[in-house]
Amino acid sequence: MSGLKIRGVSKSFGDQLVLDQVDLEIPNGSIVAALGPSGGGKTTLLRIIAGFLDADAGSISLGGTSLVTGGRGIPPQHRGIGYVPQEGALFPHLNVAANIAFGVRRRGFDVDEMLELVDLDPSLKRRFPHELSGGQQQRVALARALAPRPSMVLMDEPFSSLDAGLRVETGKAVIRALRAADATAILVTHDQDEALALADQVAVMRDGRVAQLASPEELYRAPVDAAVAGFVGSVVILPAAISGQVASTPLGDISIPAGTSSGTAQVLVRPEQLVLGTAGVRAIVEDVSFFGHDATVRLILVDSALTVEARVPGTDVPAVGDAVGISIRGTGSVLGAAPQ
Ligand SMILES: Nc1ncnc2c1ncn2[C@@H]1O[C@H](COP(=O)(O)OP(=O)(O)OP(=O)(O)O)[C@@H](O)[C@H]1O
Repeated sequence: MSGLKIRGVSKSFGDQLVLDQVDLEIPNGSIVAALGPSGGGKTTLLRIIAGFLDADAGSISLGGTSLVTGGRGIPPQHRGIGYVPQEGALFPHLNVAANIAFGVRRRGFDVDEMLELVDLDPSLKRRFPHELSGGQQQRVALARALAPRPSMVLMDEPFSSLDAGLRVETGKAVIRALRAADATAILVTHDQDEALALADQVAVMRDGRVAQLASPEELYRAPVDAAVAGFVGSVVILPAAISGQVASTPLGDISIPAGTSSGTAQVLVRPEQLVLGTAGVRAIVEDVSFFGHDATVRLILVDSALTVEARVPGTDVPAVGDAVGISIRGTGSVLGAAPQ
């Protein structure tokens, strides 16, 4: 383990509390995505870990070495941390090879090896940053961050300036390079798909705190509350009466994990769990958004007048005004219940 340990880190700017006693532990070699709304404190936390900013309180250690105690810490250059900012990270007057080798004093350092690590052709090494695509620039920035063999890499929305196709491709190449280097990493992102697809764990940051830290599957399946659920996809939230492992809802009985106390609660399922057919709870189709591969369907339940959203395959889309039956596949999760 002994990766990154953050304990009680707080930071205010003037009277604005931006980080409120943040605790976070990241095991060695693990990649964590920090996801959350704008202004949630993600960049501030990254800058404190890197040493560009002092905290007001708290401690941080990396690989057992203390970086910050009582808010203050050792200088950035002694932390063994690589930083990849949003864009414009490369020195424009240096070519790719010089950018990557900048600050590396190791003998036998091989630029070609670094380029291969980030999946770039070594023939690019004499080019200048303006002669590279955005995705290539970000990979060079990562190669430069990895070149001094840091114990940790911090990336602040490194793919946000790239278009959607390039973003996925670059993201995968970057993750492969981080894994090959066995680096522990934090990836700050606004993009839920990026967070779920690339990271081992996702930390949802909200109001200066980590609202939830969980694997992508766990976060999607069992978010701690409705707001966290909404960060990672569309939701169907149903009023429910809980008894044992069954939640009675306007969409019928839904299985839930064991250990939830009986009584009233809110149960969450995802739109793709609603199956439309002839059987099940009666509903009328109110609206359809067709996306080709799939479609979202807004329905009003006949008996309860509740509105819900279903996601159906693009080959099987009902029409507005159709009467359908809804059944649920899979299990639900109870909001606010401790994850199993
Ligand atoms: N140097 C600073 N001086 C004053 N306020 C700051 C400073 N840096 C950040 N803030 C404020 O702290 C809050 C958190 O900013 P931060 O950049 O950490 O959020 P974020 O979650 O990274 O947001 P985004 O997703 O938009 O990048 C914001 O309200 C911001 O205006």
